[in-house]
Amino acid sequence: MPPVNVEDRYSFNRVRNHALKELAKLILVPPLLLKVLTGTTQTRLGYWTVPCYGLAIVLSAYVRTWYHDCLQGRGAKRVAGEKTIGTIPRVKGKLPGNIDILVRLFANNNSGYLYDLFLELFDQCQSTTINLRIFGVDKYVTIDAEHIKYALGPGFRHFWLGNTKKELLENLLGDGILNRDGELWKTQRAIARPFFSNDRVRELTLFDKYAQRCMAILSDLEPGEAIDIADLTWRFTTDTASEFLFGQTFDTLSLSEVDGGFSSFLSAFAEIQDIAFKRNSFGVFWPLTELTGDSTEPLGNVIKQFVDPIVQRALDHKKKMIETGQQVEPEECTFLEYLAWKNDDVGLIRDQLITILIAARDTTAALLAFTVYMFTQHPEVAVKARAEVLEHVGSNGTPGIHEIKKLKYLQAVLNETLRVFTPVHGNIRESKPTGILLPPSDPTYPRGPMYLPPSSTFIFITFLTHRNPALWGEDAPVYDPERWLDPERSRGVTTNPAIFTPFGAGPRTCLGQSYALNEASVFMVRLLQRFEHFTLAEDKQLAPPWKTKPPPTGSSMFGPGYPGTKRKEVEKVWLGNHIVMFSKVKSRVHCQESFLVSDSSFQGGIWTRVVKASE
Ligand code: HEM
Repeated sequence: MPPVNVEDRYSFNRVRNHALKELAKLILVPPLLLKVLTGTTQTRLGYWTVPCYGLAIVLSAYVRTWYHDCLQGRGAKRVAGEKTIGTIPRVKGKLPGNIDILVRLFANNNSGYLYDLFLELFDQCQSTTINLRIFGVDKYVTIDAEHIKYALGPGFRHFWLGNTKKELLENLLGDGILNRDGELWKTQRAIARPFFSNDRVRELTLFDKYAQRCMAILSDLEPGEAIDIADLTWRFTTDTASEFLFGQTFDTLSLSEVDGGFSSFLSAFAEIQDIAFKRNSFGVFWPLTELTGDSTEPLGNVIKQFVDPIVQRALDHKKKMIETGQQVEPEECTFLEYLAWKNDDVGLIRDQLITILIAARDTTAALLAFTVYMFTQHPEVAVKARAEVLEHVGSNGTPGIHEIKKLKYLQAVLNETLRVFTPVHGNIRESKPTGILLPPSDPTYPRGPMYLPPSSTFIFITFLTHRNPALWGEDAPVYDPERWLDPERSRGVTTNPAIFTPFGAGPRTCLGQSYALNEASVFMVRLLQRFEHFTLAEDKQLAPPWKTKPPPTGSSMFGPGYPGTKRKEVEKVWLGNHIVMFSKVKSRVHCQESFLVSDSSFQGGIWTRVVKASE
C-alpha cells in the first residue's frame, strides 16, 4: 500500500485558514489598500470612508474578474492554436456577483421542483454547459451528454475529484475509494474490484433473506395501513450491505435486536452526511460556519469507535490464520476479511468499508423506493411486471440469477426509474491545473469545442441529462419502461450510451452495478409475488407547493414547457436532493421505531399502502 503524502492529510485548521484567507482577499484587502493609498497621499475621506471602502470591495472584485478573464482568454488561445473555439456562456444575473441567481437557486431548492431553475439558465444561455460565476467564482454546470462523457471517460486524466469535495466528508470517507484520487484510488479500486465481480454477486440468497423479511413486515400491516417504503428499502439495503461487507448484519429490520452501538453509529453516519450536504451549499466558505471546530469530528469518532474494534478482530483473526498456515478463500470471505487479508491498516480498512456502505445503501434504497412510487402512479406497470414475475419465477419460487435474467420487463422498469429518478442525481469534478478543450456539445444546443479553464469546478446534473427531450425524444419526462424494449425508441441510448449514466462511466464507474441490480431485482420479485396493488399515502407526503395538473402539451427543446416543468405537473411527491435523491415527507416517523436522526434525515420517505395478491 503506497504511503499517503502527509501534505495531503486533512487538517480542519488548514481548511479554515484557507477560507479565512479567501474572505480576507475579498473584503479586507481592498479597504486596506485604500487606507494605505489615502494615508500616503494624505487624503481625508471623512463621511465617505465607509462608502469608499464598500466601493473598493466592489471595484476590486471587478478588476479581479477582468484579470481572470484576460488570463482565461490567453489560456484559451494557447489551447485552441489554429482552431476556432468558443467560451462557456456565463449566466447573466440582474445583480452584481449574480447574487440574484444564488438567491433563486436556494429558493428553487427550498420550494421548487428539483433543478427547475437550471433549465431556465441553460435556455437563457442556449448552451448545455454554463458558467454560474457567483461572487466572481466560476462554477461550470453541465447537462451535456458529450461533456459528461468526456470528463468521465476520454478526458479522465484532465479531471480529479479535487480537494473541495474531499474536505466535505473527510471525517467519514477518509481514504475510501470515493474520496481519493491518484495512486491511492487506483489501489483501493484494484483491491475492491474482484470482490464485486459478476461471479460473486450472482449469489442472491443474501438479498433474498432480507427481501423475505421485508415482505413479512409488509404482510403484517393492517389493511389500509400505510408504510414508509423508502424507510423499509433503506433498512433492507443497510442489512444486506452490512452482512455483505462486515459479515454481521446491523439488523435494522428488527429493531428490538439492535444494540445501542449500532444506533449511535447509524445516527452519526446519517448526521455526518447531513453536515457535508449543508457545507456544500456554502462553497469554500463552509469552515467559517463551524468556527468552534470541525463539527464532523465527534461524529467521525463515534464511527471509529464502532468500526475499529470490528476491523481489529478481523486483523487478529488473519494473524491466527497465518500462524496456523491457513489461506483466506476470496469466494467465501466477507469484504472485511478480504480487506484485512490485503493490508494491516485499521484506518484504511475502516474508510473503505464505510465508503462502500454509503455507496451501496442509499442509492439502491432510492431506486427501490422510487420504483414503488411509480407503481402507485402507473398501476399498469406493476400489473405487467407482476405477470412477468409469475410467469418466470412463479408465485412462490426463489429468484435466482437465471430467473432474474429472464425478467426483461422488470429490467426495463428499473432502468426507467434510474433514468427518471436518478439516485445519484448530480456529481462533481475539478479540472486539473491546465486548460482543456471540451468536445462539441450534444445536439440540444449545438456548439463547437469550448474552453474549460484550469482548476475549474465542473458540476454535472445527470438527472437533467436523463430527462432531456433532445436526447430521449419528446416524451422524455414520461415514465414509460416500454421505451427500453422498443428498438426504435431505445436507439438513442444504444447508439450513444453516454446519455444514460446512472452508474457513472469510465475508470470510476460504479463497482456495485451488478450487486445493485441483482439486489433490486430480488426485492422486486418478492414484492410482486406477494402484492398486486400500490397506492401513495399522499396525506403523509409533504405536498409539493405547486398544484399538480395534467402536463401541458407541446414543447420545444427547453422552451415553454421545460421537461422538468412538464414532469412537475404530474409529480405527487416533492423531490429533494441530498447526496442521493429523496422525496420529502411531513415528519420522519418510521415503520417501527425511530432511531435515526429523526427530523433532519435526508432520506425522506414514500408512504405507500399495499394490497396483498389474492392467493
Ligand atoms: C442503484 C444503485 C447505485 C447507483 C445509482 C450507483 C451510482 C454510482 C455512481 C454514479 C458512481 C460514480 C461516482 C463518481 O463518478 O464520482 C458510483 C461509484 C461507486 N459505486 Fe455505486 N451506485 C449504486 C450502487 C452501488 C453498490 C450496491 C455498491 C457496492 C456494493 C456501489 C459501489 C460503488 C463504488 C465502490 C464506487 C466508487 C468507484 C470509484 O470511485 O472507483 N454502488 N456509483
